Amino acid sequence: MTAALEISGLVKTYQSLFGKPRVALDKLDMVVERGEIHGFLGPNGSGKSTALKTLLGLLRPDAGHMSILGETVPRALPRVAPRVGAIVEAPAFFGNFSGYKTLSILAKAGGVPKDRIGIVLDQVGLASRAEDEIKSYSLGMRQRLAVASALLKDPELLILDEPNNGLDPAGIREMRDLLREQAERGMTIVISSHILAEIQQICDSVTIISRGRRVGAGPVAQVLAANDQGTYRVRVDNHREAAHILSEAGAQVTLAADHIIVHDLADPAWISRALGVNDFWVRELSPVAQLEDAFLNLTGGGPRRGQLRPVDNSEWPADPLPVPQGDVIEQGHAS
Ligand SMILES: Nc1ncnc2c1ncn2[C@@H]1O[C@H](COP(=O)(O)OP(=O)(O)OP(=O)(O)O)[C@@H](O)[C@H]1O
Repeated sequence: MTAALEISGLVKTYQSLFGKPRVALDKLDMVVERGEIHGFLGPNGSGKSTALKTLLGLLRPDAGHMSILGETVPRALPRVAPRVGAIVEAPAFFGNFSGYKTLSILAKAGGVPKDRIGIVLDQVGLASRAEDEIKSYSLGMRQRLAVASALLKDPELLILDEPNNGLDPAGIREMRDLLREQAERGMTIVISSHILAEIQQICDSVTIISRGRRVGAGPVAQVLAANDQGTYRVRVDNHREAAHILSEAGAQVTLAADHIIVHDLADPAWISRALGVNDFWVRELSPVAQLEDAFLNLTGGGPRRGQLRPVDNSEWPADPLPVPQGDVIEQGHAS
């Protein structure tokens, strides 16, 4: 069977009247197999929206080949569009219309049977607010309404640009469940997102781009393994002082709320030894394979040696640990 989505050698340059032309896509390649949830990742300005808009016929490419569900686009877009649901830019809704009315108008325009409206409202958890005016909706509810509009056609391929924007943690979990349910029914889903931990949880595979080019792709586990950064989570009593000791000894250390992350280490036994000689007992020492590390590694925005940075949503320590002076322990030496 053909891939759900295939892009090869895609080039898009934005022309400018005054400045220099801007190359947004520089021979981009991307493949999404059917039935996958696929994460489309890249730093700000790397070309994700441009790629999705070009794929959906909203921008004209300069070169390259694209196909959706086995059909070459943009030529076959009129035929393939009814099988694709997409939100590429936050849709503007009329605040005075209800969610139900909005979806009815969209359903009518798209020739979608009316009974789909109730189904998608249920799926996105908006059934109880369907008759309320959209201006009373939170940002997260508007986001869910947008997803509902993309689901109206019961598409084979769903493309969502930043679907978790504006959602609180409960909303993110609901969105995750919703997308998983759709994928289990056989829908292929492409999500562009900056929330890497979320992508790591939900996606089967990823494409990572930087400056308009693919820099990494494949099943999530494979991308993680290929970019293993020798990162370990350490739990000890008095982790702040322990972090000092490891930092003084030359390790790259990040202090989180209740644990320490040590980066770029060849042999984790070094941690136990360094802490053991200072009478610290390690309660947990586990490898951390983070998509964030792979992402930063591949897109060139990784942490610099000796630099401390916060992880997860933890805050900067009140009095940041000193950056180790001199050379940080090299991978091969820290053993
Ligand atoms: N209409 C435009 N005219 C000129 N340059 C543009 C235009 N739209 C985007 N660009 C430029 O093209 C490049 C890619 O932008 P794009 O919006 O596709 O990136 P992105 O990965 O979607 O970014 P973000 O994550 O911030 O949404 C950027 O350098 C951007 O400044």
